Order: sequence, then structure tokens, then C-alpha cells
Amino acid sequence: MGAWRADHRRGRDGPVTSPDDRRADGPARRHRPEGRRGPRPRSAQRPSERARSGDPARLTAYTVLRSVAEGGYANLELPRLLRGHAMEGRDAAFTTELTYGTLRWQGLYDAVLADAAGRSVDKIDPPVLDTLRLGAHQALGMRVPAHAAVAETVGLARQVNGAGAAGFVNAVLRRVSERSRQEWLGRVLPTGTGTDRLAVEHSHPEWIVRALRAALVAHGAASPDTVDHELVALLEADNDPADVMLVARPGLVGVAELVRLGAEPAPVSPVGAVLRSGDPGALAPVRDGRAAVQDEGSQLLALALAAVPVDSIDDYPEEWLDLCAGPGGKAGLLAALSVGRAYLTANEVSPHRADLVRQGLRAAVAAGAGVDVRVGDGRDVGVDEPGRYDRVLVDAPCTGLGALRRRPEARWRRTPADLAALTQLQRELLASAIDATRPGGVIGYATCSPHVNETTFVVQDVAGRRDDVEVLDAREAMLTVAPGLDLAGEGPQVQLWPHRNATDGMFLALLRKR
Ligand SMILES: C[S@@+](CC[C@H](N)C(=O)[O-])C[C@H]1O[C@@H](n2cnc3c(N)ncnc32)[C@H](O)[C@@H]1O
Repeated sequence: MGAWRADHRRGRDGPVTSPDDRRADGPARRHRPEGRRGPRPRSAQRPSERARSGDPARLTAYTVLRSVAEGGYANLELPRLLRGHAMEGRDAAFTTELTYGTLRWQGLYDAVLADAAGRSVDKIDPPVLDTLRLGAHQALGMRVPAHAAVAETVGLARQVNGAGAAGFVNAVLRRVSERSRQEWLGRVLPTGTGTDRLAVEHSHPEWIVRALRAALVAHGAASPDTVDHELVALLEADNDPADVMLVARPGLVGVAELVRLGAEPAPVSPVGAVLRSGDPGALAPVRDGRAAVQDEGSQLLALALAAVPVDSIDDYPEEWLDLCAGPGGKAGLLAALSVGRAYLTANEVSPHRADLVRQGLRAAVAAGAGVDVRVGDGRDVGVDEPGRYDRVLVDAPCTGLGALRRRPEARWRRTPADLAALTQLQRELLASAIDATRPGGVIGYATCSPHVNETTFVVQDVAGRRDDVEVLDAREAMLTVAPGLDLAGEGPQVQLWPHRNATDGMFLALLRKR
């Protein structure tokens, strides 16, 4: 028996009828005039009884949600399916909003659905719950008229979850569509102003809300007096779809070329361009690797690391190392910057990701970059190659709490338990990077998370235990490459914020080996 049938408790407005509550001889049939045979006209049918199946947009969104439930990534699955169904323009935009919006707002919708179904969402079959979430987003988060949101989602349920589940979906979504989003917020939000309320209102796990609150204060973006206001702005930014940002890899293509192809110059990065519509993969410079999709924050980090002065032993060439290079975004920019100036070693522990790095570096190699892509554990490099490199980037594996707007499912996947393992690995990678750097060289430690455990604590802990590194002013380096950047806090580290900088929440610390 499916879980949607297992529980039949009362919701606040009475029970939602489960499929097995409406038997063939039950109320659904009693209203039908005697003597008529054959299917009823479509307009006279309940949505749950309509034979129609889900449309391609909803079916695609559902397929992505199921793939995410099994460990897939929406930002990989969705473009693949859109291409497979040749969906473009408005259809693709609708499907994207339906998929990403449903994933982002899952926390709020689950609270609504639990109320409407009269049971905890844990008691609903996961595939049926995904269908319900899609319906909730159409009714409460998109401009789909309520009747269409219900009818279309019930059609999808009939196709993917079965006729019995479709009846349940119909009943629950009818309840959902009886209230506006605002009315639902009034009904399901915890009282008070605490992080539990913000978590439901802005659809983030509560532990993340607490971590972001602490990070805003710790990085100087807010004081205890202003943090509540700042936190809401950050949570809102996490739920705001981010622009597609391109990087014009210097020496390979100019921003002007991307602008000629329909992009606009980026607000801050001198090598960035915003693509407001269209498929970036359709642009020739992106296809051939002279340009790439890359957040402005990541661009600025790589530019800043390349711009810090190092005391050269010889004038040329330098040795650069990207210790955690996959899938290769920053390595792509560093490789372009390295032409005529340095050799780049790109290290990555995952062979598949190292392949992606290799592919991404082809255009830079064709332009003369000297690169070596390796598969290896970055923790070994300091021992294997002590004191070799002039510039080392540690773009450490992290919780990704700064990039939630670009990875809609990430907030639900991460748990506080991930932190302990990650922060240990981060310390070991940074220590290895310092060992691999020659005296006078610089190390950039970066995360796409503002969590204090992954950022300042790692740097303070590792640098504090050794006397061969000094912490540099990363703000100065950052402002050298992007003078207009609004940097919060006193430094010496840089923390970018989605709500302030319209970038991912990237962190950068710069260290110099003594
Ligand atoms: C945040 S990502 C790096 C992103 C990359 N710099 C870019 O801009 O595309 C972290 C990477 O570190 C890799 N990684 C994890 N553990 C590692 C280790 N012990 N040594 C080297 N790389 C590791 C992960 O596979 C992942 O590709």
C-alpha cells in the first residue's frame, strides 16, 4: 500500500480523501445520472478522472525531481532533458522555473502540503510528494491559475504515480489552491521571529539559517543589531534565480565579443558578461572553451590570486598550482592568465572531474598555455613537491552554502554532519598547499561557503599553528582587480555575498609563505 494511503488523519479542515476512500460505488459515482454509459465529457470529470497525462514541461520537471531524489543534480539533469525534448524559449523557461522553484521552495511547500493533507509529508510516498510539490509551486509560486495547476498536476500524477494517487493529489491540491501564498504563510509559519520561522518562510533548513546568521556577523557584513535585516536579504537572494554569468578568458576572447553575441558586460568583473537569455552552450566561444559559464565571484578570486605580487626568484616563468581543480572553472581562467607568464598544474582527486578540467583547458592550451592536469590527492602534493610553486589555489571542497541560488537542491542535501569531515579535509589541503609553496609565494584559500567553520576558522587554525606563513590583505588584492566592489567587513579576508554583490558567497584568504 502506498504511503499516501496509509494515514487518514484529519487535516485542520477535515480529512483529505485517500484514493481508497472513494470506492467505485462511493460518492464519486452517486451524482452520475443513471443510464449513461461511456466516458463522461471532460468538463464534467474530476481532474483525477481525466485520462489526460502530464504535459512535457511538468513531466520533465517531475523527472528531474525524481533524479535529484536519487542523488542527481538538477543543473545537470534539466539542461540534458530540455535538449532531449528540444524545448526552447518560453517552454524551457517555464520548465526551468517549475523545476528549480519547486526544489528551492520545498521546505515551505512541505509545511503547506502537510497541513493540506492532514499528515506529515514523511507519510506520503516520495514520488507522489514530488508531484504534490510541483502542484504547490504552480499554485503558490508561479502565475499558473489554480484550476490549471490542479488539473495539469493531476494529469501528471495519473501518468507517473497511478490513478489512485491522482485522486489523492487532486484532493490535496484543491485544498492548497483554496488559499493564497500569503494566507498559507499566515497558517503554517511558526509564531515569533526566530530562525525556525525564517526557515519555513524562506525555505531553508534551520541549521543553515543559523549558520548564515553567524557568518554575516563574523565576516562583518552585519552587526548584532542589523543581522536580522541582513539575513532576510540573504535568504531572499538565495531564492532568486541567478543570472547566467560568462567569463571571457583573457587572451582567448574579449568581453566585447560576448557582448556582440548578446551578453552585457558584468557589473564588476572586468572579464565577465551577463547572458540574460538564451542557451550559453549555443555561443561559439563557450562551445570552444574561450569563454565559459562562471560566477563573477569565482572570476574575481582567480584574478585576485594572479594579481598579488610575489617576489620572483627568476623573472619568468612562474609555477602555479590549482590543488582542487575540478571541474575546472578557475583553472580555465588561470590557464588563460598564465599564457606567457607561468606553467599551471591542475590537480584533482576525481578522475572524471580531472577529465572535465582537461576539456576546459583545451582553448588555453591551443593559445600557448603550459598545463599539466593530474589526478591525485591534494593532501600529498605538499610532501611530494615541497616549496615548488609560486601561486597555489586551494578552492576547497565545502558545503556550498554560498551558492544555494545556483544549486537549488543543495540546501536539502547538506547536513551539519558534513561539516566535520569537510573542515578536517580543508585544513589538510591548506597545510599541503602551504608546504607546496616556495618562500615568497602566495596561497589563495577559497570556499563557496561563508560558514565560519570552513572559512576563517580553517585559516586561523592552520596559519596559527605555523610560523612560515603570514596572512595578506585579500581585500586589497580584490579591489585591485575590481575597484568598484562593495566589500563588507574589515578584512583581511574577503567574503562576497549574493545579496550584496550579486555573486555567489565566495570566501578568499591570501597567505604568503615566509
Ligand atoms: C569546490 S570544488 C573546486 C572547483 C574548481 N576550482 C572550479 O572552479 O571549477 C572542489 C574540488 O575538490 C576536489 N577534491 C576533493 N577532495 C580532494 C582532495 N583530497 N584532493 C584534491 N581534490 C579534491 C573535488 O572533487 C572537487 O572537484
